[in-house]
Amino acid sequence: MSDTLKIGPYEFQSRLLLGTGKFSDLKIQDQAVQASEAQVLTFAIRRLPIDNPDAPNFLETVDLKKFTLLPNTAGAYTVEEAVRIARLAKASGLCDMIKVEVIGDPKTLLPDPVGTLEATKILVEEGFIVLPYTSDDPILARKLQEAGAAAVMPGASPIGSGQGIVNPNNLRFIIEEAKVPIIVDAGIGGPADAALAMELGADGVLLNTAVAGAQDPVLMAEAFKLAVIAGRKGFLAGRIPKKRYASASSPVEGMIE
Ligand SMILES: CC(=O)[C@@H](O)[C@H](O)COP(=O)(O)O
Repeated sequence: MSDTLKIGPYEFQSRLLLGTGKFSDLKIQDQAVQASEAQVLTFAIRRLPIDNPDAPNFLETVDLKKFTLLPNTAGAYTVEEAVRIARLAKASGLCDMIKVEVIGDPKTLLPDPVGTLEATKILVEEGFIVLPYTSDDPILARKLQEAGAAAVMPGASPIGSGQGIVNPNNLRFIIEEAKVPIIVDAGIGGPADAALAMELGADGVLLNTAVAGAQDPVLMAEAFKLAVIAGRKGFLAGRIPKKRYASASSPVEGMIE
């Protein structure tokens, strides 16, 4: 039975999405991407060296037939900036999906909830396939879906913090209500965090720092690939409920006295 991740018209075998912002060099990034078996790569439109065609450019190292690009509006602090960057991304013809990021605060890099919702509404109206990066607020996640988001991307914890999932309960509420894929994005520290997100029922995980900043990014990318697969299988298999007390592994009925 196929178990694919469907976002708008797109369908993916892999539920691990990889960010490309923080790799020390493009060769390591390329190897890590291969090891992760991710099919979706996100990148900041603002970081493309548009004004310097000779500068190293990650797009040149990516086999565009093999990967789906998910441009993002990283660096935007206002709705206007995010919308402008999204239009630029669409005009480049790279992809009609856009990861909307409207940051509300430079210290925590937490999203501006009002701006994120507004930018999502505008871009959906303009025909974009919108994936908003949002806080782990269940009400906001619902409103983003109502606004037409193709997937919702709640943060596990602040971007680059590696704190993992700080509020699993909120993620659970979001996932329970979701009618579009929920992709846990930002703050993932290690493979166990990704597995937990998937066990909670998330449809996917997006991360960057945990792989790019690892001592061995390529090995870590493979570890995340396996963690996401394990978490997904664990979710589908249905875990046992937690109990307060022990229950013996060997039933006592029928035992020889
Ligand atoms: C919202 C955002 O920018 C994230 O997608 C980021 O790229 C990944 O977060 P981590 O670096 O914490 O994995």
